[in-house]
Amino acid sequence: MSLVSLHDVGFTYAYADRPALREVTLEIEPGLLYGVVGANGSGKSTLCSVLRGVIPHFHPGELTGAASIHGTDLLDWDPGELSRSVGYVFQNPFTQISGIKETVFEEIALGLENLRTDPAEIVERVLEVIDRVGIRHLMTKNPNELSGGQRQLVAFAAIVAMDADFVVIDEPTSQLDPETSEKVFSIIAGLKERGTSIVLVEHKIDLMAEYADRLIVMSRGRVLEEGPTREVLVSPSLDEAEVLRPEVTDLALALERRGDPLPRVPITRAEARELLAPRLEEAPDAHRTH
Ligand SMILES: Nc1ncnc2c1ncn2[C@@H]1O[C@H](COP(=O)(O)OP(=O)(O)OP(=O)(O)O)[C@@H](O)[C@H]1O
Repeated sequence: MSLVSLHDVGFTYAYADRPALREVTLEIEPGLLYGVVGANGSGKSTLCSVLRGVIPHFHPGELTGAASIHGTDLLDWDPGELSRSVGYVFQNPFTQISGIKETVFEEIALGLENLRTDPAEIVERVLEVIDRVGIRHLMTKNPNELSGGQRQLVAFAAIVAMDADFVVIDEPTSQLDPETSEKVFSIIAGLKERGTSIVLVEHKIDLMAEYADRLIVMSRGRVLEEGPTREVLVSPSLDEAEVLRPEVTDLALALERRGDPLPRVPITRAEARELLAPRLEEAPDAHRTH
């Protein structure tokens, strides 16, 4: 059974003059990492809110079509129950911190406390996640005194600590440097390996290319395409959605148009290096002898 099933779903926020989502039909299958890409305002966060079940429970508006999570209609879910089974990282670093806890440690423990996890287990899990995310130095700091990027890491750690089987993560790295972004992605990949299903909104297309199994392309509230990452990255729907491809993919497509294609179109740098290596070896170095 699909984890989430959406059929012809539309959503219009209260007082908005047009829908934020239109005619969205989508199946989210368990055990995969789905990347959501699209321009600003294309509906990615709204889709996340539907997938997580906070629409229509917490955001007023009109939901149309049929949406079910774990086989139960969205409208029949008790919001509390749903938040226990779906973890979520908000993109806004200033709202994703509860504001009620005095230390980073307590902030990360908050979700587990709400789940009434045994206190000894909370300590063990929070410490383990703090080390995995690399924020031990922040442990006793006040969350309200952190930088945007540090808050983002703390919110991410709180989700990882909850160990939900389905996680929706909305722009976890927007304020992080490349190295820390890479680390967050490798932790997300680790969650997937442990069986967590993940929907991830992210603008860093190179990281999406490397880690996502499937991509969902959004434009003006619609899902233009959903499919395996490799297929979607060469599809015209990305142009229509105004989403940039990885540079290596763009270059390979340009070579193809010139009639000089690589054996296949790379989507990561590592793959591009591998595909280009034979050409570089063959390249005449005669110019050096002159
Ligand atoms: N709480 C809200 N009330 C009214 N309209 C909203 C609300 N949140 C989003 N919208 C509108 O819904 C549309 C989709 O917004 P959404 O935040 O889902 O897009 P997004 O793709 O996540 O954008 P971004 O990349 O900028 O985060 C936009 O037109 C936005 O203005």
